[in-house]
Amino acid sequence: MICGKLWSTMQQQLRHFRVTVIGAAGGIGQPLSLLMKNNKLVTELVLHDVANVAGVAADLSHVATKVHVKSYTGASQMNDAVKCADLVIITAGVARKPGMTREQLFEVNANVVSGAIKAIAEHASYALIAIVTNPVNAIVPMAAEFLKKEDLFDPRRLFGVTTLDLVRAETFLGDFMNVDPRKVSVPVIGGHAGDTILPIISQCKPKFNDDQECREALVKRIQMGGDEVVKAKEGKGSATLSMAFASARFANALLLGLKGRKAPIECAYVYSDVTEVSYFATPLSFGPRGIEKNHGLPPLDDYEQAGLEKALKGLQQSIENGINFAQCH
Ligand SMILES: NC(=O)c1ccc[n+]([C@@H]2O[C@H](COP(=O)([O-])OP(=O)(O)OC[C@H]3O[C@@H](n4cnc5c(N)ncnc54)[C@H](O)[C@@H]3O)[C@@H](O)[C@H]2O)c1
Ligand SMILES: O=C(O)C[C@H](O)C(=O)O
Repeated sequence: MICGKLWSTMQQQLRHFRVTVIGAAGGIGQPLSLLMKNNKLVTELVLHDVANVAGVAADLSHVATKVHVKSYTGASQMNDAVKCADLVIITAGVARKPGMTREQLFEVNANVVSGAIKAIAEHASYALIAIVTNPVNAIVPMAAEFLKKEDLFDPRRLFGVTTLDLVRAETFLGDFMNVDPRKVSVPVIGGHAGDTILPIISQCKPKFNDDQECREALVKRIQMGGDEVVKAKEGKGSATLSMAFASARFANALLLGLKGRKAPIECAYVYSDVTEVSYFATPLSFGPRGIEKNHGLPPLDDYEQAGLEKALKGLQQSIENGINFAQCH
């Protein structure tokens, strides 16, 4: 006789995952879909876009992995695209041009993401939802409000993807300290825009030993990493390849958790009671139901504490914008 616990562990080990990428024909969507096609935890990869995505699916379907690829196009096929998904990654929406802030994308992207959220609520209510679309700081609270309206909001399952801030912090600190970025670990908490991005360099491993001037320059570069790419692309969009790398890393951690395997701790922007604002990124552990543990604030020194005060003000405003949008629609 197999006991209940052993049986459920075996079931978990055998689980196959259906991952849907919304915005799959886009700058992030395409390379992210390629990385998911190469992920051993994925069995079915579903691509959705308002633009023609059948070509991307045909192309990916020739990649020699066991992942089965499907595609759906347009608003009328959104429901089919998300149906029974275990994980939906939303990359649909408009990207910044030089001189724009992420907040300026809110109106148009809120409409795009709310369409996806309504479909998920109806057809994939147990899915984990990872939102890449900007402005993450406002879009995630908005998405939560739409889910609350359907009585389907589960704070363990909704994520704003901030992994690119971690990836940048690891890269810039690694380069500076002459260490392989893959060996650098540094929490980046708060949100995903300017001052709300808080790299906690006091907790960096290996230890950062340089002076305050160097530390402040690194913090600024991490906070403004997005602008660096937007400027260099000269009007042709924002970070896509590094973001695909980052969101695939985050998705892999979520899938490992779903599978009941040990998943790496990642920071993400989630519903939170860690600070006085209701959404905040901190280090998280994942399990079969999404967030298993929120590790809360890492220790902060005085400089980081001052940064936190500033970040909270910016976040509060964005959270209100997101909630107000959902309440009026
Ligand atoms: N969280 C982060 O760290 C991060 C990093 C980089 C970019 N972003 C954001 O990700 C978003 C996408 O960036 P991108 O460079 O891939 O843009 P993109 O314009 O290259 O691609 C967006 C895709 O979304 C599709 N789309 C638009 N409306 C849709 C809808 N209603 N349903 C389905 N698909 C729809 C478009 O057809 C397009 O293919 C932007 O909002 C950008 O600011 C976030
Ligand atoms: O900067 C942007 O607009 C895209 C993204 O949020 C980034 O950080 O690269």
